Amino acid sequence: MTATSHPEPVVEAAGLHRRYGPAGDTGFDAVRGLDLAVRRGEVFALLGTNGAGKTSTMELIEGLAVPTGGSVRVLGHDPYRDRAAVRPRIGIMLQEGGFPGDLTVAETGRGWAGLTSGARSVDEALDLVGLRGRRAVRVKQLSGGERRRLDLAIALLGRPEVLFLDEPSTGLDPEARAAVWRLVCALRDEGTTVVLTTHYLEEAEELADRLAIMHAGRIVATGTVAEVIAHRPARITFELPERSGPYRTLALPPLPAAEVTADGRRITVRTDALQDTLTELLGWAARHDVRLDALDARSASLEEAFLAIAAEAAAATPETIGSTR
Ligand SMILES: Nc1ncnc2c1ncn2[C@@H]1O[C@H](COP(=O)(O)OP(=O)(O)OP(=O)(O)O)[C@@H](O)[C@H]1O
Repeated sequence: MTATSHPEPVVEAAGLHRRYGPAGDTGFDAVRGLDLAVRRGEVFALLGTNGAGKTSTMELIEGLAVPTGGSVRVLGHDPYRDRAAVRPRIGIMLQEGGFPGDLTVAETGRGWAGLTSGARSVDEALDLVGLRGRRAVRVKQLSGGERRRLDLAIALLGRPEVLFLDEPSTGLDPEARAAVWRLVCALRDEGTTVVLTTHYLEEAEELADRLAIMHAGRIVATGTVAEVIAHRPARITFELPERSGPYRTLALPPLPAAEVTADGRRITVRTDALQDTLTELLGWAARHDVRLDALDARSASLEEAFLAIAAEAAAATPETIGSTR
């Protein structure tokens, strides 16, 4: 099943607001008029700087908190007021599961399975996250990465139609992260809608059908990865030969619509017209018999787009502080 075969939104937010503390100057608006639509069967990633409001937004969508303004619908229901209708159909992996440390992995799973209608077997859920071999271990004895995987197993127990993952691979080693990515793809292929937050841009690049970048409680960019990075300058890097012998008077040609910076012999060219600039540069190199060492040409990455978008958003709202981790 693909996102395009079921295009109707399963998550819809309109003008969503969340305020912490009292109205007036002493309160804090963490979510400030957010519109969002997640389609059935897609993986949607919510990105943003620290404190951008991702978790605050996820909690509203998950029905764990009530908005101070605007509306949110999950599977056609208000997730806070109609939680009895929504909860059985969604799975939530919080940043901290907070399960009692003295219970074993299997006991924790059985406890949650008992509260979940139509639950998978505990062993099946543990298998999905590679934790079956740890079923007899107490939760407090699990590593941080294993705890994240237990959080995910619990979220998967009820075969959710919509799965919410708050930073699912934080603390996982590269192998476990790759396994979680494969699992998310497999769930999507079975028709599960996945909404996740992440600080790992390669995770969003790998998994997300569409994404939104938040800053200071608002969405500042949204679309597919290709749409978000479109119109961001591509980059060409290379090293020029020493300015000696035949290259004594070497100077780069004019490169229209490109910005050139030099760090010694290392040159970086940013351009909105990658093919034209590269053609110009390679023609010049061929005519002058110049070898461009370590030549690399690539479109903007999601990371570059994210950093640029976050910097633009921060410049537009200078009162907010956000790192671009
Ligand atoms: N209970 C609270 N009371 C007051 N302010 C809060 C509370 N919870 C969060 N905030 C503030 O709301 C803003 C958004 O926080 P939130 O946790 O939603 O951001 P985030 O994008 O998930 O951040 P991170 O990437 O660091 O997890 C932050 O400035 C945070 O300090």
